[in-house]
Amino acid sequence: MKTLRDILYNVGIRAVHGNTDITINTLMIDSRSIGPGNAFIAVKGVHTDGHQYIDKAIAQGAAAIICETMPTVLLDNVTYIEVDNSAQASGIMAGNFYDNPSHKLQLVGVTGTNGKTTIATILFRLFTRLGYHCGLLSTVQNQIGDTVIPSTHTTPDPISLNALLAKMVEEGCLYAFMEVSSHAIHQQRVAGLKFAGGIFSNITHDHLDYHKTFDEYIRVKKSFFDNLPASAFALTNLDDKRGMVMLQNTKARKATYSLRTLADFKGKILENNLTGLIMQVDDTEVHFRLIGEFNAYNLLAVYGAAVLLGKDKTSVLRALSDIQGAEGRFDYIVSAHDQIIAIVDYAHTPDALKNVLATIKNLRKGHEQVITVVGCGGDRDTAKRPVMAAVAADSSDRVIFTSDNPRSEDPDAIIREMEAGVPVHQKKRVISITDRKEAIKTALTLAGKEDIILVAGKGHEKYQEIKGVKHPFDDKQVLEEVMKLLDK
Ligand SMILES: CC(=O)N[C@H]1[C@@H](OP(=O)(O)OP(=O)(O)OC[C@H]2O[C@@H](n3ccc(=O)[nH]c3=O)[C@H](O)[C@@H]2O)O[C@H](CO)[C@@H](O)[C@@H]1O[C@H](C)C(=O)N[C@@H](C)C(=O)N[C@H](CCC(=O)O)C(=O)O
Ligand SMILES: Nc1ncnc2c1ncn2[C@@H]1O[C@H](COP(=O)(O)OP(=O)(O)OP(=O)(O)O)[C@@H](O)[C@H]1O
Ligand SMILES: N[C@H](CCC[C@H](N)C(=O)O)C(=O)O
Ligand SMILES: [Mg+2]
Repeated sequence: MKTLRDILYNVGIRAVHGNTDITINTLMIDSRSIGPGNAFIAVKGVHTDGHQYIDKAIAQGAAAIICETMPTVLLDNVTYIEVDNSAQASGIMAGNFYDNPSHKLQLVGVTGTNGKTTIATILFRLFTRLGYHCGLLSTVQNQIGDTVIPSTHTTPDPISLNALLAKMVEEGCLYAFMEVSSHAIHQQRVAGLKFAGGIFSNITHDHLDYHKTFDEYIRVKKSFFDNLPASAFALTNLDDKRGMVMLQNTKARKATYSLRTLADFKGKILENNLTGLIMQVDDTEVHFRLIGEFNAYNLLAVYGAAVLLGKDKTSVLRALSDIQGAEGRFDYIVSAHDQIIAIVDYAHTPDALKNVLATIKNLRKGHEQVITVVGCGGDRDTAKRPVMAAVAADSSDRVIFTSDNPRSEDPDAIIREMEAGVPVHQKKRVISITDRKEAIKTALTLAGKEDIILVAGKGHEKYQEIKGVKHPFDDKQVLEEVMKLLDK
């Protein structure tokens, strides 16, 4: 419990009406969950404006209202705080409410279109292996030591986020690694957090439904680095066209990693196959379990961050060499009879799909067919649909377009948008099967000895969301079931 006064530090306040020496038991951004003694922060969202629910919040017992515009009628038994920016205030107030846990941890944020989960998860596993108690906030799951807490977002809302960080502090964590999505930066979910470091992986086409233009998407990502403190490090991928732009205005200590040019952390791929990567990192040759060039980048980012956090290079590389990738990222099984390699991967952007298929191409001995099963999510960036389809068709022998999470959209309509991206001369290699399980079954039926199947887009996800209903679905489990059924 805190008084309202205690949690207003650093908030850009415009006006106060009422007593700030009142006790606040919880902060809330959703009126539907308000109870007596809560403070309700009215945030303008994408679909609606939290200011519309102020009366409802008060009726449910809210003791304080934080808003950008004061309601016309102000009640005597409620305290109203008018702020410059409610979303930002929610982050700062959440930090204050939970005694600013990010100041008590070494918190590292990872941003970029692809690789966030992989980098954050490997950092968590590395630091755990080095003997530290750590926290993780990621798309797949949140973790405090061995305890797994399900995750609903890549980056949670600021109140849940600070509550999770506070729990990490309470449980003795020294380090926390988190993904920072572009939505989170734009919606100020990370406002008020103190980062010890920020990592940029890459930026390619995604989320243009939300950010509208690629320039705006870049600007949002860059603002994360602009806001890092001078005490933090800012580590960037020098091989990404926008790598240096990200660090242009940062106050943080700048550092770079690269596979292609001189950088603070320099790597070179010596071998890349299904058993893993052999790389030269700085002057050391290291074997890693992770597969593919894109993971060479992720490994370099992790290595660089660990060194910037003061860890010894040799111990870091030794520990890193035995670490597995995140669930559903180039996760493969081999069928018992025909040795079909079936890969489940979370590639849900054109660039990720291109990279995974390029990695698969490198793994081919020659004669194997590559069969790709892929769909695109509904209620998300529509522009990426024909592009992902073109990438899949171009780099596979056979392609099956299917549903990802159609959400509120018509799955067949999404598939039609994908089909439109395939050039005429490649149409013959494509079929469309709306039902994802049937699509996977067809891929396995088509596959001969040692062929490679890629099931892309859903990775670790355990559900398929169709018309607002989440149906249990697990790509890897379906592959295993169907392999047995078909006696492959
Ligand atoms: C598009 C988007 O990011 N939406 C997020 C946003 O919701 P919103 O803007 O739609 O909110 P809204 O419905 O307009 O409501 C505005 C405000 O009024 C409040 N409200 C609303 C109704 C009501 O009755 N009472 C009430 O108080 C809401 O709690 C909210 O504070 O703020 C909510 C609270 O933080 C988030 O849960 C929600 O995530 C939705 C569910 C979502 O799907 N987000 C995805 C796109 C997302 O964030 N993805 C990124 C990863 C992307 C990636 O990099 O791949 C992530 O970090 O997970
Ligand atoms: N460094 C990378 N560069 C390009 N592609 C990558 C990289 N790392 C992973 N990928 C590809 O992107 C997919 C998603 O990886 P990951 O889950 O680590 O990214 P993410 O940034 O967390 O994604 P999300 O935005 O959904 O949280 C992987 O399954 C793989 O296909
Ligand atoms: N974090 C991403 C995940 C996309 C995963 C894909 N399976 C889909 O549902 O579109 C998003 O919310 O856009
Ligand atoms: Mg992620």
